[in-house]
Amino acid sequence: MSLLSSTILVIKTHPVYASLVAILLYVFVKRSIGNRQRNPRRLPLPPGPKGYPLIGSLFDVPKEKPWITYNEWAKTYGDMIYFEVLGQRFLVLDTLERVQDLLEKRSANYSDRMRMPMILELMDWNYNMAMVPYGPWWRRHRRSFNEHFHASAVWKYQPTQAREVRAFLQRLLTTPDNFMHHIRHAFAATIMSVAYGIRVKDSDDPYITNAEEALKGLAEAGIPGTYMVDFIPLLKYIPSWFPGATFKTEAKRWNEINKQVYQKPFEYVENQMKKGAEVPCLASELIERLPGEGSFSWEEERQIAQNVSAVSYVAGADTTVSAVQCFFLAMAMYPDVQKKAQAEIDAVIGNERLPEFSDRDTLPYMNALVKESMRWQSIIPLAVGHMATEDDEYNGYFIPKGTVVLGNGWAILHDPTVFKNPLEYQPERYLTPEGELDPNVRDPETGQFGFGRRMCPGRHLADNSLYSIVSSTLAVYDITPPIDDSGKPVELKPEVTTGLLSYPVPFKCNIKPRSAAAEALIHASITVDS
Ligand code: HEM
Repeated sequence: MSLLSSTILVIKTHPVYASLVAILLYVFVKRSIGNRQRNPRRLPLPPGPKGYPLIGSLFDVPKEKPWITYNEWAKTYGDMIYFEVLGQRFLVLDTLERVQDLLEKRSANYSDRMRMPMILELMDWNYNMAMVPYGPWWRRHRRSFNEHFHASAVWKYQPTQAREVRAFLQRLLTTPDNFMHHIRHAFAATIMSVAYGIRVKDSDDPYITNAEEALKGLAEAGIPGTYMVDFIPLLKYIPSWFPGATFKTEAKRWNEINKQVYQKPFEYVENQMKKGAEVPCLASELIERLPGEGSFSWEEERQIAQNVSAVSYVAGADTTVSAVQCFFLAMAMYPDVQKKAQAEIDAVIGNERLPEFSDRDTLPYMNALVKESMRWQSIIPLAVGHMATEDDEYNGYFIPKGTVVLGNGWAILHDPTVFKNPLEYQPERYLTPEGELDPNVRDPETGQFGFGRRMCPGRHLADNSLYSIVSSTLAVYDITPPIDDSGKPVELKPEVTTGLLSYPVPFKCNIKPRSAAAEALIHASITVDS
């Protein structure tokens, strides 16, 4: 039987598949006609791989570390690369100039998000404003979030950050080999305390386990192309028993976990407050400001308060973890950098106390090291896609509405014309010959935290966290590569994982107190309420 006749047979006997084929064809034809009508000047689309009808560049799009491949493609197509996958349009911007022109100067048009029915409608990630479409609902979340995390608001979290860093130093002393886990725990504990005033358990804490499980689901489903339903939204209506519809069962499980993540801790704070207990945290501040329970806006405002509290965890915990893991890797690979940073701490602070937030301005090398830890391995290398709300024309090209624009943050922070030897970890690149921070060097904030109106609103908290953990760790610990069987240091390599978020591939290193005095300082630094 020929391919054509067997296809016809399948279509005849499986009406659902027939409908799918029909829908795909309808979408394809409608979009082609629409494009022509909306592009009267017949401007070309930006260059990029051509792909095939219907499926587009499905087979060209890299599954592994796409940011590197896009950067390679830029050598052929230029710094704007356009392609389609199953009807979804993508535009990758590979330089800061393009990102600024579109995502920043034209941010009114480039601040929407791709509709991903799997995540938003089936898995219930609607509470995460990072995924919410651009519009009044997103704006209300963003305003509320900013109020608690803008540059001059985050000082109020410093005591919590310092407390969790000290607990982290303690854990390193007891089980240094578990440092990857301790880093993750330190951030989970900090954010749960900031958001809900909850002190989590050292291990198997149900709040953390749920959130981590939910984030696993997001990492899997968050990559466009993983689930067909994102390209054919009507698929969300097929029943879960239907052959091939396992995504419905998976989505249901993640949906239930997600509800636990955003409802449970918030309800805990509400209940504590009803009992008259004080729970100083973000959620209680938001609850206190809610209108009366009988008022018409109460339900919506409560929803926003619940979402904003939860998003600080789901968007904030994992990201900073990756930056700190990169820092440990860098220290084990670059001993001279580590020694210089420690020498600065010893000279400025001495060795009888840990660095404080108030010391920060007196530690230029440490600040340079924090910046380099942010830049060296990108954490969200392609940020989160910004979708064009309307058709646009730029530089002689037509950019159709619905195009998902990806700013290649990795390329921006590894541009060899801006960062010499970009793959090397060199804090010196941010310093003047006199050893002061050089304001003319591109700040890794540009590229690492996304762009325009969607730029990460948690970046000030992240920056404080990173400074606190990095400076305190270096004050009391030496980080060195592991030793192999023949007694030689193992050569470490900066390997990272792929995905929306990128982490260093798990690695080992030796972590030892710098001296007996440093060990005593670690013990002494634990405060009474820790
Ligand atoms: C090193 C740590 C962090 C990195 C690298 C990072 C990076 C990013 C990036 C790339 C985006 C997408 C921006 C865009 O769409 O252009 C983003 C969004 C976001 N981040 Fe962060 N982030 C970090 C830490 C945090 C923290 C600690 C919080 C919360 C306390 C947070 C909260 C958010 C939120 C709420 C959004 C969604 C913004 C929106 O869509 O309007 N992030 N972040």
